[in-house]
Amino acid sequence: MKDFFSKISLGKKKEEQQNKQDQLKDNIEDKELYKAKYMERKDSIEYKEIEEKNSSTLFRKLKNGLSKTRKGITEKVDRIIGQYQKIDEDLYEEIEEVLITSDIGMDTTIEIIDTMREKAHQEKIKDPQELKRLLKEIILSILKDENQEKIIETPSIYLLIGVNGVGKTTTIGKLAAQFKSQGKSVLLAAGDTFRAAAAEQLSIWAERVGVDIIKHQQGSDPAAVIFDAIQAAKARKIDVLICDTAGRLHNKKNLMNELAKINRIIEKEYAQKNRCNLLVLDATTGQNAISQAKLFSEVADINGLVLTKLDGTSKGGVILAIKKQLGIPVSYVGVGEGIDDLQIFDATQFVEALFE
Ligand SMILES: Nc1nc2c(ncn2[C@@H]2O[C@H](COP(=O)(O)OP(=O)(O)OP(=O)(O)O)[C@@H](O)[C@H]2O)c(=O)[nH]1
Repeated sequence: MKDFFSKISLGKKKEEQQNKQDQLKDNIEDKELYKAKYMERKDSIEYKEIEEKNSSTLFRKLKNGLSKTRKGITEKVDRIIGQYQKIDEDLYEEIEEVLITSDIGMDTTIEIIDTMREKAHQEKIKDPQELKRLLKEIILSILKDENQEKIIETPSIYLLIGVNGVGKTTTIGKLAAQFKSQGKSVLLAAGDTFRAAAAEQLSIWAERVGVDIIKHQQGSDPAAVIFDAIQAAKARKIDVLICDTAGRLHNKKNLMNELAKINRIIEKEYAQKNRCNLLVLDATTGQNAISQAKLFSEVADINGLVLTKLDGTSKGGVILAIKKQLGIPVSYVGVGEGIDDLQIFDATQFVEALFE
């Protein structure tokens, strides 16, 4: 009898193992199939239709996410312009006030208004409604970044930097989901060993997205986590490794040392790989985000910014101040808490969504 039950349990185990192997095989086949389909169909009408549908969904999400900022900037400017029959200094002053109160910042606002005045003069514009078109053009020229268009390949290693609470963990989860949906293999590294719940939160995201995570105990050396994660990424031939870091700005020297050590390890262990340091900033913190960006760029090379929680603020104009004052390209914008609410920043789409 005992023999009979142990045979059944052995059979079950075998079946479970087989199922797991089949599942793994399916995943690999799915991924390969996806890649093949993606490459094959890139020029087909069907593929283009799917792409169009996706981009209109993305645009709608962006537009929804920017609705507070649109109310705070464009709709206010619209109302003001509607009250004027001709362009005069009072009109410029009123527009200036709107821009300043939406966190675009004094210097950037003055520059925008000066350019607007100059362009209106050059183009001999008389109709106040035309100023809206000029504002749109000027904002686009500030946000457009030639460097950004040159980024064609996905970096193999991302280091996410930023203070606690700005949305780093969520951004890592969203990024992982995006890369995974493109058929890339992803690994996460819990480099924030300082805060107790950081690795736990990241593990929840890893599970949600269905990717692996490398983590150590709280208080351990973050550089050691990154080292182990790189070794695992090499062994498993991972396409994208995304690393979290602790954002202790109050201790600038420690932060600088920690990031420098992590950088040394990446340079040594992952030298041939394409890398990207992303600074995550919370748009709802307005001018505070700018001071954070200034401080972080003193301690690390920042390749791009992620501006989160744009959906939660009417002061999304801070994106202009950041771009103008820091010159660092905005790589991604967060327009919601959902897994697919992180978008690659596209200046033209952003401005269209703001002015539509
Ligand atoms: N509305 C909105 N909420 C966001 C966005 N990005 C992140 N959040 C929320 O912001 C909060 C903080 O996000 P986390 O990812 O935990 O922030 P963190 O920087 O990792 O912070 P710590 O984990 O405390 O270090 C969470 O409630 C997120 O859901 C966004 O784009 N829009």
